[in-house]
Amino acid sequence: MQENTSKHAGAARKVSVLGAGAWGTAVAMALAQRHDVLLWGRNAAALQAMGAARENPYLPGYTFPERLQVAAGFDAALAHVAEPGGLLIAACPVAGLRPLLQSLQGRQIPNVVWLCKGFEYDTGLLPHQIVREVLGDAVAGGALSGPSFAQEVAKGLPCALTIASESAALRACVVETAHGGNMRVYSSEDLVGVEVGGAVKNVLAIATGAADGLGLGLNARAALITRGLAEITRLGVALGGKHETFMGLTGMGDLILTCTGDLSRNRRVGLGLAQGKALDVIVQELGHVAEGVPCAKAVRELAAKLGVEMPITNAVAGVLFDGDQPQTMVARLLSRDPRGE
Ligand SMILES: NC(=O)C1=CN([C@@H]2O[C@H](COP(=O)(O)OP(=O)(O)OC[C@H]3O[C@@H](n4cnc5c(N)ncnc54)[C@H](O)[C@@H]3O)[C@@H](O)[C@H]2O)C=CC1
Ligand SMILES: O=C(CO)COP(=O)(O)O
Repeated sequence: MQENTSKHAGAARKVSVLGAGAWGTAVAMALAQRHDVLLWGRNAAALQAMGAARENPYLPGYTFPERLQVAAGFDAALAHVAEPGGLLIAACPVAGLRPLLQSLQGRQIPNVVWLCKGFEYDTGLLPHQIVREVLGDAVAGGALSGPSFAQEVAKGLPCALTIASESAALRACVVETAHGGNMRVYSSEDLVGVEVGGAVKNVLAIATGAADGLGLGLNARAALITRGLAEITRLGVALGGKHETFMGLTGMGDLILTCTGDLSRNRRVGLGLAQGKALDVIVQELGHVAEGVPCAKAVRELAAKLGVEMPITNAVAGVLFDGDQPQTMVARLLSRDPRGE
Protein backbone atom coordinates (compact mmCIF):
# COMPACT_ATOMS: atom_id res chain seq x y z
CA MET A 1 0.00 0.00 0.00
CA GLN A 2 1.34 3.46 -0.92
CA GLU A 3 2.48 5.69 1.93
CA ASN A 4 0.38 8.80 2.42
CA THR A 5 2.62 11.77 1.72
CA SER A 6 -0.09 14.25 0.69
CA LYS A 7 0.37 17.88 1.65
CA HIS A 8 -3.33 17.82 2.66
CA ALA A 9 -2.87 15.05 5.20
CA GLY A 10 -3.93 16.11 8.71
CA ALA A 11 -2.31 15.21 12.03
CA ALA A 12 -2.46 11.63 13.29
CA ARG A 13 -5.77 10.72 14.91
CA LYS A 14 -7.20 7.84 16.86
CA VAL A 15 -9.72 5.91 14.80
CA SER A 16 -11.82 2.86 15.70
CA VAL A 17 -13.59 0.84 13.02
CA LEU A 18 -16.56 -1.21 14.25
CA GLY A 19 -17.11 -4.05 11.79
CA ALA A 20 -14.35 -6.26 10.40
CA GLY A 21 -15.88 -7.20 7.06
CA ALA A 22 -14.17 -6.48 3.76
CA TRP A 23 -14.94 -2.78 3.64
CA GLY A 24 -14.34 -1.90 7.28
CA THR A 25 -10.98 -3.67 7.09
CA ALA A 26 -9.96 -1.97 3.83
CA VAL A 27 -10.83 1.46 5.23
CA ALA A 28 -8.99 0.65 8.46
CA MET A 29 -5.92 -0.38 6.44
CA ALA A 30 -6.00 2.82 4.39
CA LEU A 31 -6.34 5.05 7.46
CA ALA A 32 -3.64 3.17 9.35
CA GLN A 33 -1.09 4.53 6.88
CA ARG A 34 -0.94 7.58 9.15
CA HIS A 35 -3.40 7.12 12.03
CA ASP A 36 -3.64 4.75 14.98
CA VAL A 37 -6.51 2.48 14.07
CA LEU A 38 -8.28 -0.19 16.09
CA LEU A 39 -10.44 -2.72 14.25
CA TRP A 40 -13.31 -4.40 16.12
CA GLY A 41 -15.54 -7.23 14.90
CA ARG A 42 -18.41 -9.03 16.61
CA ASN A 43 -16.71 -12.41 16.21
CA ALA A 44 -13.93 -12.28 18.83
CA ALA A 45 -12.22 -15.50 17.69
CA ALA A 46 -12.14 -14.39 14.05
CA LEU A 47 -10.79 -11.01 15.11
CA GLN A 48 -8.05 -12.59 17.18
CA ALA A 49 -7.07 -14.79 14.23
CA MET A 50 -6.86 -11.68 12.03
CA GLY A 51 -4.64 -10.02 14.60
CA ALA A 52 -2.31 -13.02 14.58
CA ALA A 53 -2.27 -13.43 10.79
CA ARG A 54 -2.13 -9.66 10.18
CA GLU A 55 -4.71 -10.04 7.44
CA ASN A 56 -8.45 -10.52 7.00
CA PRO A 57 -9.53 -13.70 5.17
CA TYR A 58 -11.98 -11.51 3.22
CA LEU A 59 -8.93 -9.72 1.77
CA PRO A 60 -6.33 -12.45 1.40
CA GLY A 61 -2.78 -11.39 0.63
CA TYR A 62 -3.08 -7.83 1.98
CA THR A 63 -1.03 -7.41 5.15
CA PHE A 64 -2.24 -5.04 7.88
CA PRO A 65 -0.07 -1.93 8.25
CA GLU A 66 1.74 -1.57 11.56
CA ARG A 67 -0.59 1.09 12.92
CA LEU A 68 -3.65 -1.14 12.47
CA GLN A 69 -4.31 -3.26 15.56
CA VAL A 70 -7.29 -5.44 16.42
CA ALA A 71 -9.24 -4.22 19.45
CA ALA A 72 -9.08 -6.21 22.67
CA GLY A 73 -12.86 -5.73 22.95
CA PHE A 74 -15.73 -3.36 22.24
CA ASP A 75 -14.92 -1.20 25.29
CA ALA A 76 -11.30 -0.92 24.19
CA ALA A 77 -12.42 0.25 20.73
CA LEU A 78 -14.58 2.99 22.30
CA ALA A 79 -11.93 4.02 24.82
CA HIS A 80 -9.43 4.42 21.96
CA VAL A 81 -11.50 7.25 20.43
CA ALA A 82 -12.83 8.83 23.63
CA GLU A 83 -10.47 11.83 23.54
CA PRO A 84 -11.49 14.89 21.47
CA GLY A 85 -10.56 14.36 17.81
CA GLY A 86 -11.27 10.63 17.89
CA LEU A 87 -13.20 9.15 14.98
CA LEU A 88 -15.57 6.19 15.19
CA ILE A 89 -16.44 4.36 11.98
CA ALA A 90 -19.45 2.04 11.81
CA ALA A 91 -18.59 -0.49 9.12
CA CYS A 92 -21.37 -3.07 9.37
CA PRO A 93 -24.14 -3.76 6.84
CA VAL A 94 -27.35 -1.69 7.14
CA ALA A 95 -29.02 -4.61 8.95
CA GLY A 96 -26.45 -4.34 11.71
CA LEU A 97 -26.42 -0.57 12.07
CA ARG A 98 -29.33 -0.19 14.50
CA PRO A 99 -28.09 -2.86 16.96
CA LEU A 100 -24.55 -1.50 16.71
CA LEU A 101 -25.72 2.04 17.47
CA GLN A 102 -27.90 0.77 20.31
CA SER A 103 -24.78 -0.64 21.91
CA LEU A 104 -23.34 2.90 21.81
CA GLN A 105 -26.26 4.45 23.67
CA GLY A 106 -25.22 6.07 26.92
CA ARG A 107 -21.54 5.89 25.96
CA GLN A 108 -19.25 8.80 25.25
CA ILE A 109 -19.19 8.96 21.46
CA PRO A 110 -17.00 11.15 19.29
CA ASN A 111 -17.65 11.93 15.61
CA VAL A 112 -19.34 8.98 13.91
CA VAL A 113 -19.05 7.95 10.28
CA TRP A 114 -20.95 5.07 8.66
CA LEU A 115 -20.03 3.14 5.54
CA CYS A 116 -23.15 1.06 4.86
CA LYS A 117 -25.19 1.48 1.68
CA GLY A 118 -28.89 0.69 1.76
CA PHE A 119 -32.31 1.29 3.27
CA GLU A 120 -33.29 -0.54 6.43
CA TYR A 121 -35.36 -3.59 5.42
CA ASP A 122 -38.27 -3.23 7.84
CA THR A 123 -38.52 0.53 8.17
CA GLY A 124 -37.33 1.84 4.79
CA LEU A 125 -35.09 4.29 6.65
CA LEU A 126 -31.76 5.58 5.35
CA PRO A 127 -28.69 5.12 7.60
CA HIS A 128 -28.64 8.76 8.79
CA GLN A 129 -32.28 8.44 9.86
CA ILE A 130 -31.42 5.32 11.87
CA VAL A 131 -28.51 7.16 13.48
CA ARG A 132 -30.80 10.05 14.41
CA GLU A 133 -33.46 7.70 15.81
CA VAL A 134 -30.99 5.82 17.98
CA LEU A 135 -28.40 8.44 18.97
CA GLY A 136 -30.35 11.68 18.61
CA ASP A 137 -29.19 14.95 17.06
CA ALA A 138 -26.35 15.70 19.45
CA VAL A 139 -23.86 13.37 17.73
CA ALA A 140 -22.06 14.71 14.67
CA GLY A 141 -22.29 12.06 11.98
CA GLY A 142 -21.83 11.48 8.29
CA ALA A 143 -21.89 8.92 5.48
CA LEU A 144 -18.69 8.04 3.66
CA SER A 145 -19.59 6.68 0.23
CA GLY A 146 -18.48 6.47 -3.39
CA PRO A 147 -17.07 4.01 -5.92
CA SER A 148 -14.70 1.85 -3.87
CA PHE A 149 -14.18 -1.89 -4.04
CA ALA A 150 -12.58 -3.07 -0.81
CA GLN A 151 -9.95 -5.20 -2.58
CA GLU A 152 -8.66 -2.21 -4.54
CA VAL A 153 -8.51 0.03 -1.48
CA ALA A 154 -6.72 -2.72 0.48
CA LYS A 155 -4.23 -2.89 -2.37
CA GLY A 156 -3.67 0.88 -2.10
CA LEU A 157 -5.04 1.72 -5.55
CA PRO A 158 -6.43 5.24 -6.12
CA CYS A 159 -10.02 5.96 -5.21
CA ALA A 160 -12.32 8.94 -4.61
CA LEU A 161 -14.98 9.09 -1.92
CA THR A 162 -17.46 11.63 -0.61
CA ILE A 163 -18.18 12.44 3.01
CA ALA A 164 -21.74 13.67 3.40
CA SER A 165 -22.82 15.40 6.59
CA GLU A 166 -24.84 18.34 7.77
CA SER A 167 -21.96 19.15 10.13
CA ALA A 168 -19.15 21.21 8.59
CA ALA A 169 -16.88 20.16 11.47
CA LEU A 170 -17.49 16.47 10.77
CA ARG A 171 -16.85 16.93 7.05
CA ALA A 172 -13.60 18.73 7.80
CA CYS A 173 -12.55 16.04 10.29
CA VAL A 174 -13.09 13.24 7.77
CA VAL A 175 -11.35 15.08 4.93
CA GLU A 176 -8.40 15.80 7.21
CA THR A 177 -8.29 12.18 8.32
CA ALA A 178 -8.83 10.30 5.07
CA HIS A 179 -7.84 12.61 2.21
CA GLY A 180 -4.32 12.12 0.93
CA GLY A 181 -2.07 9.66 -0.84
CA ASN A 182 -4.18 7.55 -3.14
CA MET A 183 -7.47 8.56 -1.54
CA ARG A 184 -9.32 11.73 -2.50
CA VAL A 185 -12.19 12.76 -0.25
CA TYR A 186 -14.78 15.24 -1.45
CA SER A 187 -17.46 16.69 0.81
CA SER A 188 -21.18 17.18 0.43
CA GLU A 189 -24.01 18.50 2.57
CA ASP A 190 -26.48 16.27 0.75
CA LEU A 191 -26.77 13.28 3.08
CA VAL A 192 -30.01 12.10 1.49
CA GLY A 193 -28.66 12.26 -2.05
CA VAL A 194 -25.42 10.50 -1.15
CA GLU A 195 -27.18 7.73 0.77
CA VAL A 196 -29.88 7.13 -1.85
CA GLY A 197 -27.27 6.84 -4.62
CA GLY A 198 -25.22 4.33 -2.63
CA ALA A 199 -28.28 2.27 -1.74
CA VAL A 200 -30.13 1.99 -5.02
CA LYS A 201 -27.08 1.39 -7.22
CA ASN A 202 -26.86 -2.02 -5.56
CA VAL A 203 -30.29 -2.95 -6.91
CA LEU A 204 -29.31 -1.76 -10.38
CA ALA A 205 -26.13 -3.84 -10.19
CA ILE A 206 -28.29 -6.94 -9.67
CA ALA A 207 -30.30 -5.98 -12.77
CA THR A 208 -27.18 -5.39 -14.85
CA GLY A 209 -25.56 -8.61 -13.67
CA ALA A 210 -28.70 -10.52 -14.66
CA ALA A 211 -28.81 -8.86 -18.09
CA ASP A 212 -25.13 -9.59 -18.69
CA GLY A 213 -25.57 -13.15 -17.46
CA LEU A 214 -28.39 -13.64 -19.95
CA GLY A 215 -26.08 -12.43 -22.71
CA LEU A 216 -28.20 -9.39 -23.58
CA GLY A 217 -25.19 -7.38 -24.66
CA LEU A 218 -23.49 -4.08 -24.01
CA ASN A 219 -26.33 -1.96 -25.43
CA ALA A 220 -28.73 -3.38 -22.87
CA ARG A 221 -26.18 -2.81 -20.12
CA ALA A 222 -25.75 0.85 -21.03
CA ALA A 223 -29.52 1.30 -21.21
CA LEU A 224 -29.99 -0.24 -17.76
CA ILE A 225 -27.29 1.92 -16.20
CA THR A 226 -28.63 5.12 -17.76
CA ARG A 227 -32.29 4.46 -17.01
CA GLY A 228 -31.20 3.21 -13.60
CA LEU A 229 -29.61 6.56 -12.91
CA ALA A 230 -32.88 8.27 -13.87
CA GLU A 231 -34.68 5.96 -11.44
CA ILE A 232 -32.24 6.65 -8.60
CA THR A 233 -32.52 10.38 -9.23
CA ARG A 234 -36.35 10.36 -9.21
CA LEU A 235 -36.43 8.61 -5.84
CA GLY A 236 -33.61 10.68 -4.39
CA VAL A 237 -35.12 14.01 -5.40
CA ALA A 238 -38.52 12.91 -4.03
CA LEU A 239 -36.79 12.21 -0.71
CA GLY A 240 -35.13 15.64 -0.68
CA GLY A 241 -31.76 14.88 -2.34
CA LYS A 242 -30.18 17.28 -4.81
CA HIS A 243 -30.24 16.44 -8.51
CA GLU A 244 -26.53 17.16 -9.00
CA THR A 245 -25.51 14.69 -6.28
CA PHE A 246 -26.71 11.82 -8.47
CA MET A 247 -24.34 12.91 -11.25
CA GLY A 248 -21.37 12.64 -8.87
CA LEU A 249 -19.20 9.95 -7.29
CA THR A 250 -21.86 8.51 -5.00
CA GLY A 251 -24.48 8.43 -7.76
CA MET A 252 -23.27 7.84 -11.29
CA GLY A 253 -19.74 6.94 -10.16
CA ASP A 254 -20.75 4.13 -7.84
CA LEU A 255 -23.49 2.98 -10.21
CA ILE A 256 -21.00 2.53 -13.06
CA LEU A 257 -18.51 0.73 -10.84
CA THR A 258 -20.99 -1.66 -9.30
CA CYS A 259 -22.88 -2.43 -12.49
CA THR A 260 -19.77 -3.15 -14.54
CA GLY A 261 -17.15 -4.47 -12.10
CA ASP A 262 -17.09 -8.20 -11.43
CA LEU A 263 -15.76 -7.49 -7.93
CA SER A 264 -19.30 -6.34 -7.08
CA ARG A 265 -21.20 -8.78 -4.90
CA ASN A 266 -24.52 -7.32 -6.08
CA ARG A 267 -23.58 -7.75 -9.72
CA ARG A 268 -22.62 -11.34 -8.92
CA VAL A 269 -26.11 -11.91 -7.45
CA GLY A 270 -27.54 -10.90 -10.84
CA LEU A 271 -25.11 -13.15 -12.71
CA GLY A 272 -26.15 -16.05 -10.45
CA LEU A 273 -29.86 -15.40 -11.01
CA ALA A 274 -29.28 -15.49 -14.76
CA GLN A 275 -27.72 -18.94 -14.33
CA GLY A 276 -30.96 -20.07 -12.69
CA LYS A 277 -29.46 -20.36 -9.21
CA ALA A 278 -31.69 -19.89 -6.15
CA LEU A 279 -31.17 -16.65 -4.22
CA ASP A 280 -30.23 -18.36 -0.96
CA VAL A 281 -27.61 -20.45 -2.76
CA ILE A 282 -26.13 -17.35 -4.42
CA VAL A 283 -25.94 -15.43 -1.13
CA GLN A 284 -24.38 -18.40 0.64
CA GLU A 285 -21.77 -18.85 -2.09
CA LEU A 286 -21.00 -15.13 -1.96
CA GLY A 287 -20.03 -15.29 1.71
CA HIS A 288 -20.53 -11.52 1.96
CA VAL A 289 -23.47 -9.18 2.30
CA ALA A 290 -25.31 -8.18 -0.91
CA GLU A 291 -27.17 -5.04 0.18
CA GLY A 292 -29.17 -4.83 -3.06
CA VAL A 293 -31.31 -7.78 -1.97
CA PRO A 294 -32.98 -6.28 1.13
CA CYS A 295 -32.76 -2.85 -0.48
CA ALA A 296 -34.86 -3.91 -3.50
CA LYS A 297 -37.75 -4.73 -1.22
CA ALA A 298 -37.44 -1.59 0.89
CA VAL A 299 -37.15 0.64 -2.19
CA ARG A 300 -40.10 -1.00 -3.97
CA GLU A 301 -42.31 -0.25 -0.97
CA LEU A 302 -40.99 3.26 -0.46
CA ALA A 303 -41.35 4.17 -4.14
CA ALA A 304 -44.91 2.86 -4.19
CA LYS A 305 -45.73 4.97 -1.13
CA LEU A 306 -44.21 8.07 -2.69
CA GLY A 307 -45.69 7.41 -6.16
CA VAL A 308 -42.21 7.31 -7.75
CA GLU A 309 -41.89 5.17 -10.86
CA MET A 310 -39.06 2.61 -10.45
CA PRO A 311 -39.59 -0.06 -13.09
CA ILE A 312 -36.12 -1.61 -12.93
CA THR A 313 -36.17 -1.87 -9.14
CA ASN A 314 -39.67 -3.38 -9.30
CA ALA A 315 -38.53 -5.91 -11.88
CA VAL A 316 -35.52 -6.89 -9.72
CA ALA A 317 -37.74 -7.22 -6.64
CA GLY A 318 -40.09 -9.42 -8.68
CA VAL A 319 -37.23 -11.82 -9.45
CA LEU A 320 -35.87 -11.76 -5.89
CA PHE A 321 -39.12 -12.06 -3.96
CA ASP A 322 -42.02 -13.05 -6.25
CA GLY A 323 -40.50 -15.95 -8.16
CA ASP A 324 -40.30 -14.07 -11.50
CA GLN A 325 -37.71 -15.34 -13.93
CA PRO A 326 -34.91 -12.97 -15.02
CA GLN A 327 -36.15 -13.34 -18.62
CA THR A 328 -39.58 -12.10 -17.49
CA MET A 329 -37.90 -9.08 -15.93
CA VAL A 330 -36.37 -8.14 -19.27
CA ALA A 331 -39.58 -8.73 -21.21
CA ARG A 332 -41.51 -6.62 -18.71
CA LEU A 333 -39.08 -3.71 -19.03
CA LEU A 334 -39.08 -3.89 -22.84
CA SER A 335 -42.87 -3.98 -23.07
CA ARG A 336 -43.40 -0.72 -21.17
CA ASP A 337 -45.13 2.08 -23.07
CA PRO A 338 -42.82 4.52 -24.83
CA ARG A 339 -42.16 7.75 -22.95
CA GLY A 340 -40.15 10.96 -23.17
CA GLU A 341 -36.60 10.66 -21.98
N1 LIG B 1 -16.99 -4.32 0.17
C1 LIG B 1 -16.98 -3.16 -0.46
O1 LIG B 1 -16.25 -3.02 -1.44
C2 LIG B 1 -17.81 -2.01 0.02
C3 LIG B 1 -18.84 -2.17 0.92
N2 LIG B 1 -19.60 -1.11 1.31
C4 LIG B 1 -20.69 -1.26 2.25
O2 LIG B 1 -20.16 -1.50 3.55
C5 LIG B 1 -21.06 -2.33 4.31
C6 LIG B 1 -20.30 -3.53 4.84
O3 LIG B 1 -19.83 -4.25 3.71
P1 LIG B 1 -18.64 -5.29 3.76
O4 LIG B 1 -17.72 -5.01 4.87
O5 LIG B 1 -18.07 -5.35 2.42
O6 LIG B 1 -19.46 -6.61 4.05
P2 LIG B 1 -18.91 -8.06 4.41
O7 LIG B 1 -19.97 -9.01 4.02
O8 LIG B 1 -17.55 -8.24 3.86
O9 LIG B 1 -18.76 -8.01 5.99
C7 LIG B 1 -19.81 -7.66 6.81
C8 LIG B 1 -19.33 -7.67 8.23
O10 LIG B 1 -20.38 -7.21 9.05
C9 LIG B 1 -20.67 -8.19 10.03
N3 LIG B 1 -22.13 -8.25 10.13
C10 LIG B 1 -22.97 -8.85 9.28
N4 LIG B 1 -24.23 -8.69 9.69
C11 LIG B 1 -24.16 -7.98 10.83
C12 LIG B 1 -25.12 -7.54 11.73
N5 LIG B 1 -26.42 -7.79 11.55
N6 LIG B 1 -24.68 -6.86 12.80
C13 LIG B 1 -23.36 -6.61 12.97
N7 LIG B 1 -22.41 -7.00 12.15
C14 LIG B 1 -22.81 -7.68 11.09
C15 LIG B 1 -20.13 -9.51 9.54
O11 LIG B 1 -19.76 -10.31 10.63
C16 LIG B 1 -18.94 -9.06 8.71
O12 LIG B 1 -17.79 -8.93 9.51
C17 LIG B 1 -22.20 -2.69 3.35
O13 LIG B 1 -23.28 -1.85 3.58
C18 LIG B 1 -21.62 -2.44 1.98
O14 LIG B 1 -22.60 -2.08 1.03
C19 LIG B 1 -19.33 0.13 0.87
C20 LIG B 1 -18.31 0.35 -0.01
C21 LIG B 1 -17.48 -0.70 -0.50
O1 LIG C 1 -20.29 -0.41 -2.82
C1 LIG C 1 -19.42 -1.00 -3.41
C2 LIG C 1 -18.43 -0.33 -4.26
O2 LIG C 1 -18.52 1.05 -4.16
C3 LIG C 1 -19.34 -2.49 -3.32
O3 LIG C 1 -20.35 -3.03 -4.06
P1 LIG C 1 -20.83 -4.51 -3.77
O4 LIG C 1 -21.43 -4.51 -2.40
O5 LIG C 1 -21.82 -4.82 -4.86
O6 LIG C 1 -19.62 -5.38 -3.84
